[in-house]
Amino acid sequence: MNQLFLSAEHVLQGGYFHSTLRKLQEPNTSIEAHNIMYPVFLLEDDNLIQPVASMPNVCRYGLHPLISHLEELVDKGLNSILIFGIVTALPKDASGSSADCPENPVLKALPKLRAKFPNLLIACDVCLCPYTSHGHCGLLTPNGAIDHAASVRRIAEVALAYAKAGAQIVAPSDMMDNRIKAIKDALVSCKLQNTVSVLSYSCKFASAMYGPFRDTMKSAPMEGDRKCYQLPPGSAGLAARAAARDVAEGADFLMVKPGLPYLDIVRQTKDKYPYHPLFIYQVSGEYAMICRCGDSSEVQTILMETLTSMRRAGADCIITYFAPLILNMINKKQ
Ligand SMILES: NCc1[nH]cc(CCC(=O)O)c1CC(=O)O
Ligand SMILES: [Zn+2]
Ligand SMILES: [Zn+2]
Repeated sequence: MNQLFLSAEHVLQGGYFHSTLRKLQEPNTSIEAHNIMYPVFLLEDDNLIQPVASMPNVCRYGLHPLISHLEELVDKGLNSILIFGIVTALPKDASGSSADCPENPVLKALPKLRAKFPNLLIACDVCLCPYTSHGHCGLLTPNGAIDHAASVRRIAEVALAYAKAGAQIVAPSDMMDNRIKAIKDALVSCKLQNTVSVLSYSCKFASAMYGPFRDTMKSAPMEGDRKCYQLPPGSAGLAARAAARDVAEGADFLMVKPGLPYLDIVRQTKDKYPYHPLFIYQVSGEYAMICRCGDSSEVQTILMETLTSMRRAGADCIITYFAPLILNMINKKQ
């Protein structure tokens, strides 16, 4: 007998033949402006603009060209940025003193950016690696190990300086244990706890995908690597414990970084902490890879599918160098 049996209860296609039906089948995966945070590299020289060789269409900006760049994006709906300071003229030393000296580009820019863009949400990356002579994210003991207590004190000091200068989110990416509590305590001591939030890079892995970023920031460690503080890529367990610890210490938001290779960590973190908005960082290496995926229309389709997968895995906000392109795509769709 050659008869084909159609089984009504097994037909799925009846549920997604129309684009509106397909939207209903993809809950919580839409990409809107508030789901995107744009990382920007800020130079000391107010008038300089420099392309980043390893990242097509990404530049490092001094304050004035940054303002022009952001004006256009804010007009297109940009909601939030994450600032990384870069120094070349200011000295790098063992304690990263340029991270919060009065001439630090981030500290100088914050009041101006806040005044210029009153509705833009401004986050600052907090770390010592762009400012230390050894290039590590914390401070070192004389024998080259991480000095835990001194590192946490210093990170909290720098976070507080950015908060006082106008950062609305401080985002420590250093991965020193207990920094979230130290930062929260510092904010409380200056009555800033209700106007500044803490975005913890809680699940940040020791990834090979930070390469283009380290070139850009000139922040690669002079000696050794970051495997004693960034998480081992295979460890879902440490990621769970780090998230739990940061929640207990008062983190407002959690993060998984890099993005695409760690979507299982996004899902486990969201399932465990559904009430903490979860960020995902599509890092520089992911950006460079997607840029090479084909012509501009292929890149856009692949990018959207990738962003959708991040939302589906449980990410609420995606930190991405593609923000300008995404805003164009969102605006065209409407
Ligand atoms: N504090 C270091 C830091 N802050 C942001 C990134 C990576 C961002 C990217 O690759 O886009 C890194 C990684 C690192 O060098 O260890
Ligand atoms: Zn660092
Ligand atoms: Zn950092």
